[in-house]
Amino acid sequence: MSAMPNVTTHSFTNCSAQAVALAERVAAQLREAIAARGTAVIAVSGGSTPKDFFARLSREALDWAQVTVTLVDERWVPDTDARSNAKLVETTLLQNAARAARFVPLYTGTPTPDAGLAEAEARIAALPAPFDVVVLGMGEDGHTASFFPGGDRLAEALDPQGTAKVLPMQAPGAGEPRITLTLPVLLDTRALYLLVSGEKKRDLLADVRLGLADAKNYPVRAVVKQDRVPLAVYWCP
Ligand SMILES: O=C1O[C@H](COP(=O)(O)O)[C@@H](O)[C@H](O)[C@H]1O
Repeated sequence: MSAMPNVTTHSFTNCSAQAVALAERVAAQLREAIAARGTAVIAVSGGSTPKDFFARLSREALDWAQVTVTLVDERWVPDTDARSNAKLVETTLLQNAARAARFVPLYTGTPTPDAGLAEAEARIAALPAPFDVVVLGMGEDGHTASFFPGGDRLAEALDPQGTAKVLPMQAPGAGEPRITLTLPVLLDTRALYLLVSGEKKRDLLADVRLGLADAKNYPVRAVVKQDRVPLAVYWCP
């Protein structure tokens, strides 16, 4: 991937090494946050990619009782559902030493994200800002968080001046209805990571960074082409 001033890329020859390196980096930042302010807040992605990273991070020695974990987005399903991002976090990250952390989910149990929006917004508004760490993922369609191509509220979610912290999202490629933190909230962080694997995602990111025409429709562009906070991409094959 080519160089852009706001983006650094860390490439690894295998995904275990990627998970270890990111877990060590994030743990150090959580420790620094606790030392400086007494608490730390981290927002993480779901999907399949972060599993190994979560497992490694859960074993890091730090004062997890002072850490709040939340999600960058959620599929609107109960946390017993295999597709639930909360379920992933609960079963992989909130284990071992990290069992002591506080978890703030986005799913509220209402039938729709619209019905749960006020509660989810209140939960995020109650967290300290800026976040200490945000770890994003990315789909092969160029979505990040639940910023999906063709999303019904995509423009609103990506509006740098938008005031909503959380928005519902529906899109053809999203499966179930979603809820997502908005771009201004995700960029209001001391450290921002994009955890990705595979050649297709690497090539997609390269297209975004080169500004190729097709890449204009990839929502991940909003976190790559911004100058609010440096982005560190962690990539493995
Ligand atoms: O649906 C989602 O997908 C993305 C990417 O997931 P992956 O399985 O390709 O790693 C994820 O970042 C997001 O949190 C999730 O809701």
